[in-house]
Amino acid sequence: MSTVNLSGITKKFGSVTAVNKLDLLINEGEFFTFLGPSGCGKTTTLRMIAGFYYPTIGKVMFNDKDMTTVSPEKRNTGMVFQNYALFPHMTVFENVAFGLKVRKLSYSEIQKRVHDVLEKVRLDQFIKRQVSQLSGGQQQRVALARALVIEPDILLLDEPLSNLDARLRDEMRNEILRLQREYGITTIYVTHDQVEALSMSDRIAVFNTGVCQQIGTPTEIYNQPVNDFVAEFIGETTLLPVMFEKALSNQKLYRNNDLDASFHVNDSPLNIASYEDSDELVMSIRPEAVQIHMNEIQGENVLQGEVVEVQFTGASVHTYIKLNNDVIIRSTDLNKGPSTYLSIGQKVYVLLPPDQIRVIPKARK
Ligand SMILES: Nc1ncnc2c1ncn2[C@@H]1O[C@H](COP(=O)(O)OP(=O)(O)OP(=O)(O)O)[C@@H](O)[C@H]1O
Repeated sequence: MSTVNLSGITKKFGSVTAVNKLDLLINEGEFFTFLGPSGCGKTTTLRMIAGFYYPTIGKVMFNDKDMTTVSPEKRNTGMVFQNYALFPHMTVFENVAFGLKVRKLSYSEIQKRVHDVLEKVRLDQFIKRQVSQLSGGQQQRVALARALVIEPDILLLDEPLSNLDARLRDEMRNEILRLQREYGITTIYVTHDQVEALSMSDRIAVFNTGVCQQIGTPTEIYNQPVNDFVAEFIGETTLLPVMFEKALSNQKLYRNNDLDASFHVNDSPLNIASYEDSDELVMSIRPEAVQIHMNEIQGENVLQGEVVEVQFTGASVHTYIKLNNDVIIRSTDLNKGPSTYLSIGQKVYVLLPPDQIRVIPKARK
């Protein structure tokens, strides 16, 4: 087990800056995820940790050892690639044993370790099978076994589930978590899938165009996004540009011109900063916080609208409501709530609870 400390990491490919001034400390035994859209620098960062790339500027440390320019085979990391990178015509045993043979372990030690790890990933009955004759999920397990068998200090997983169908992804998600907990191994996981990131990670780093936007636990990232990019990338949200209007006793008032309305926003620990002078502000409201009422209600933050779309998804119902000036807001309700009975064209009242609105700055470009 090991900590991973990246300090001041920049990686350039010619004129492209793939990763820009990244500082990151990953704790021992932590499940840490790099999340972001395609091309944002996740894989490049992972590869610098594995040693396949060296940073242009900055330092990579494992515990207190400087690994910045140490070659990959001397880092004791286990890596699982998106396409698994297995040897298709070799057996499961030969694939998993490969790294141990390179390390020149005795045959009896290799046999023991391969059997043990295949039992852990529940593939022991396939030990003699050629990899090309396995299903996608089984191949994924071989790739995991091959990474774990060398007893790495750090496990690196690059979009390991992206080639699997939805049901198998769920199953393998649980499988990876179970193994990670059993081995207690520091794990770095790359994905562009927010559900995977939220459900698996101890902490997440959200990347955009080579810059780390926010580091936090899944609940911190979801409930306290630092800017509009993070709010929109993690989960669903409606974003409305606002301007600070005035401070009240425990609230602030923000104005949105499209809706020709002012919104009361609670001063709460979740509204982590107070923005008064910036004109680059947005308010973010999650669909599960948007309340729909069929009859007029009194109070703050109530808007009139018309239902334009109702989508039933089983456990929940998504309703899209058109407000002033064609602004659309989304509401998500459990399949028992009021939106279950709404139909397109219906006039409704929408309430945005003041304690559920986050006011955040726009991400710097
Ligand atoms: N070997 C390379 N040579 C030149 N440019 C590269 C190289 N590798 C990555 N890049 C560029 O660096 C940027 C970051 O790429 P990277 O692969 O790290 O992104 P990513 O977030 O992992 O994306 P994806 O999810 O699509 O794999 C991209 O603009 C990419 O085109």
